Amino acid sequence: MSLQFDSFVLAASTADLADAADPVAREHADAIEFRMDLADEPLAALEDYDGEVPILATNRAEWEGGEASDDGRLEALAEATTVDGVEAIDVELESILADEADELLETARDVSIVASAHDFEGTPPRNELVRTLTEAGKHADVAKVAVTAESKADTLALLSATEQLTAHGDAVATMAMGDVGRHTRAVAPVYGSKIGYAPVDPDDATAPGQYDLETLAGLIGSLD
Ligand SMILES: O=C1C[C@@](O)(C(=O)O)C[C@@H](O)[C@@H]1O
Repeated sequence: MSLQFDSFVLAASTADLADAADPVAREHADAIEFRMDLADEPLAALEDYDGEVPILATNRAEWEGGEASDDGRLEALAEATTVDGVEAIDVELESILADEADELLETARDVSIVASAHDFEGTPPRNELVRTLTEAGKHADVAKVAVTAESKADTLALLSATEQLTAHGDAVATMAMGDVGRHTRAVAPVYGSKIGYAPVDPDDATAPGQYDLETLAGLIGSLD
């Protein structure tokens, strides 16, 4: 089965699949983003998973803000796609463009693909955001960029790019990390962003500036 992104998907981000059974996740999460790179025995945890909420598996590389070394990283992700509950995977656009993910993408034909690019330093100009999202969309079901907004203008560039791609019919997911762009997590879905990420417990954030799941669900719900 593959996770569909034709409407907004709120993902509970976690290194611990036990979070899927948490009442807040049960109420609000459409998916669990399992951060394999932050987990101790990710493949064993996936094998044991018997929850009903579909999993979006991420094995974030060290060079993209995660904790997975490149040794066996994409192979572990490929293995994750053979587990029943895994319905989508996140693959770094850079790995795809370097032709390192060809085998993974071949193995992962039955699950949805999110191609992602992160900027922990700042926000590229609007035209570059559009270019990156367009490129990512050629290789995936959802094109994702997470940037670090340093100004309100940065957040507007991100939202504007989100709107443009969405109006064009592309599925994109966008968010600004950090404090300045925090509100984009609530607002980007209004402009078409298809995925939101939030930890069940605010202390377990997987990126700077995340709201906890209950708060983000409430904010997004109130803007519906
Ligand atoms: O890429 C993303 C988005 C994210 O970085 C965020 O800003 O919410 C959180 C990560 O867990 C996820 O893989």
